[in-house]
Amino acid sequence: MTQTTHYWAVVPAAGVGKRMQADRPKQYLLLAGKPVLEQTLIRLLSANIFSQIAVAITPGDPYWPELAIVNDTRIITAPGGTERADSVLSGLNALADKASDQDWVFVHDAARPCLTAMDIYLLRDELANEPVGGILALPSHDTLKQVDARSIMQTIDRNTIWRALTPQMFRYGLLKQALTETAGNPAITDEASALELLGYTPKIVAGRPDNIKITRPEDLALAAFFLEQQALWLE
Ligand SMILES: Nc1ccn([C@@H]2O[C@H](COP(=O)(O)OP(=O)(O)OP(=O)(O)O)[C@@H](O)[C@H]2O)c(=O)n1
Ligand SMILES: C[C@](O)(CO)[C@H](O)COP(=O)(O)O
Repeated sequence: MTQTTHYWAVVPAAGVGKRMQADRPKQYLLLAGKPVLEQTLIRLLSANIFSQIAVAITPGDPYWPELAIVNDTRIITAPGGTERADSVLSGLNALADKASDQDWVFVHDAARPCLTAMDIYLLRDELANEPVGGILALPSHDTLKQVDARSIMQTIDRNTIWRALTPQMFRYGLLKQALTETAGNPAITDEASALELLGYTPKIVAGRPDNIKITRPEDLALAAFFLEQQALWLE
């Protein structure tokens, strides 16, 4: 008898947004009339594949209870951690009583509100038969330079360099093991790097270039533009 595959999501949303230089964590800045985090959760829910979404928020976060979406029964919260990886592991632990090791978990940054359901389905379908999983990523269209103290050391073959995005989709048990074993390692800035450290080779799936991460002040206007553009073809 074939086992039903369940899909779960973890949304790390416990950052402070230092680089954004705003009066509140960037996931709570308004974007097209809603907080960034709410836009992101609306996108994830719109795919209609996740049994539950665990959002890692800072303990005592005063902004979270204000979101209109907090009462959606598909959403639970988990206490965020010191680093992004800690927050993700906390989200995984919050799903421990429901998720099976072979289930898929999508980890998606709260700060990436322009994700489309199409890219969620693309990642799901491209990796459906993979034993480990993989990530959405973007190829490099510019010439790439390796630099040391503002001096060019060499030009890197751009065909071997991709920029990691999220969601990153991995088997629940494997990801939980990898993040547990690599906890505290500052080199772990995404889920794939934890799997790589354990010797696995996650897959790359080319995603949409408008799936940007809101990091610096200028990114908010760009995200608003992308949401407007997406609304035109989603109509
Ligand atoms: N301890 C942390 C750090 C980050 N994040 C989340 O991880 C995502 C990507 O991290 P990043 O863009 O670096 O967000 P911040 O850490 O908030 O940004 P900064 O480095 O500028 O402070 C964000 O949705 C952020 O909320 C998290 O859940 N827990
Ligand atoms: C996970 C990620 O968005 C992939 O590009 C990125 O590593 C997050 O990095 P940050 O420094 O925590 O924003």
